[in-house]
Amino acid sequence: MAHLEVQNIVKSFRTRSGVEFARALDGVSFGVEKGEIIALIGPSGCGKTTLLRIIMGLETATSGQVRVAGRPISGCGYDRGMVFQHAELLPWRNTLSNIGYGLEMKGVKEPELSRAAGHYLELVGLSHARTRRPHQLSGGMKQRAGIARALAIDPEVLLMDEPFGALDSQTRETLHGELLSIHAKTGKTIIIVTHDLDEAVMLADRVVVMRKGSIGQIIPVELGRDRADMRAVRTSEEYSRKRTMIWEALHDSERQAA
Ligand SMILES: Nc1ncnc2c1ncn2[C@@H]1O[C@H](COP(=O)(O)OP(=O)(O)OP(=O)(O)O)[C@@H](O)[C@H]1O
Repeated sequence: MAHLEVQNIVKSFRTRSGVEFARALDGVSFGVEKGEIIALIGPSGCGKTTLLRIIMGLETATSGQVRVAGRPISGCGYDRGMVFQHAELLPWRNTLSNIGYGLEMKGVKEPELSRAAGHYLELVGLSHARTRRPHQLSGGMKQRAGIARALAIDPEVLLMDEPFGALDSQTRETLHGELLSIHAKTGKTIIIVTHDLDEAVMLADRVVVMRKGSIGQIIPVELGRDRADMRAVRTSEEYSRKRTMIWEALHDSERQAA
């Protein structure tokens, strides 16, 4: 059994009287191995965020099941951490204390709290911004803090909903490199929702291309895990081959949706 199992997930949004007005997911199944990075890509409205929120436990599936390390989930849990498009840091807390927020919720006390938060602060390269408030951080720094906050609870699975979507392309590329290096250090299992083809190919071991409410194709990216030389990766044959395949799968999904 895979580390994360998504089993036949159906999600209908209903009115209070029970009438279905939107079927966001129509029987989605896939497994993610421990330490794997999966990119979820697909046309707008195909159900990516809904699926991620169900895996996180923020949304309940109409039917189907999600299992992490063999255990069925029920609601949110510390086995899963989430990074949002906007880091949603608490404005009155400094960077260290924002990163420590989940640990505090988990019941971790001082001095372990500051030690662990400090470790993740360093991991994402924010030691110099330890005492700054969110309004004193750039967009990229806020996302780094959001990633550190999610990692600090030491989840089995890291879920990322367009984490770099609001950043300029240069910052985005820098953070791709940083995420790859964090992954090399922590070996976390990651699912990342993205609209960006290059992001999907650069980061993922497999790209799940969704079509409306279901999975269209799952495309493996055989670039190995050492992608530190991003220029070499981008100019490789495998990169351009897989980019084209995903582009075609996306266009199929869009045609089907239309
Ligand atoms: N709370 C909700 N109530 C009703 N319908 C919803 C709700 N959330 C999502 N939907 C519907 O479910 C479908 C999937 O939405 P979702 O946000 O998961 O798509 P997405 O693929 O993440 O889209 P995008 O790429 O634009 O962010 C859409 O038709 C959307 O309108």
